[in-house]
Amino acid sequence: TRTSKPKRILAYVEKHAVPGDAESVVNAIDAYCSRVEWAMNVGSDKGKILDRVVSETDPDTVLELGTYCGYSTVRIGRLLRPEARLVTIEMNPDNAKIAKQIIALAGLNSKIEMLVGSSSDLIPQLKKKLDMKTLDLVFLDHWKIFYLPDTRCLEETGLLHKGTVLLADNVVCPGTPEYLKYIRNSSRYRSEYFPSRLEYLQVEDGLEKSVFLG
Ligand SMILES: O=C(NCCCCCn1ccnc1)c1cc(-c2ccc(F)cc2)cc(O)c1O
Ligand SMILES: [Mg+2]
Repeated sequence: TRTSKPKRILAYVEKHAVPGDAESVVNAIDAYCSRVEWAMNVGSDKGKILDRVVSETDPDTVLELGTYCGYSTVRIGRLLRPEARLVTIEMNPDNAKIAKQIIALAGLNSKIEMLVGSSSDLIPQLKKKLDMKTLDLVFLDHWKIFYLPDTRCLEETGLLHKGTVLLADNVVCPGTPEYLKYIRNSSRYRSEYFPSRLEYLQVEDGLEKSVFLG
């Protein structure tokens, strides 16, 4: 089929958002996915919790795992200071292409770098590739079974510092049992669960916020 869901989302955003206005891009995607077709964006209910965590953390460096169409990338990027940097990793090159256009339309190119590939391959390279000292905030929203191995990799590559915030989407639906078991039982993290709803639906979901204690 010629179009894909991400392409239809991009077309709707191009038609209804105001170029350079990140808020209007977020609202356009939510309007489309709540009225026309569901998509796995973090959405507005969990998005408000994400906004609060980003604002409270006020990060200089952010890593997002799982870009998809760039909804949460834009949602986070719109709250960052001009000198802050967000690196987002997407596995699917077609989605990455769409996300790049949505991020550009939001006017956030200067703060956001997209890497296309496997998180387990790219995370070890972050330190040197992007002169990433350490990460202030990590948003986990990619394959749910990768949350734990990638968190272990972040620990081992020295990308986490005392106070780094990990925020994980979908810890209830689809669920991330191994990640939750590890992070809630580890003395190296202080975790807190924020109950919410699965994007655009009345199904329970939530975000787990974990602060690395060093
Ligand atoms: O699978 C999800 N995301 C990962 C997508 C692939 C990431 C690829 N990648 C990127 C970087 N490295 C790997 C996801 C799924 C759902 C969901 C919920 C209910 C349901 F019935 C069906 C689906 C809701 C979400 O909010 C999600 O995030
Ligand atoms: Mg998600």
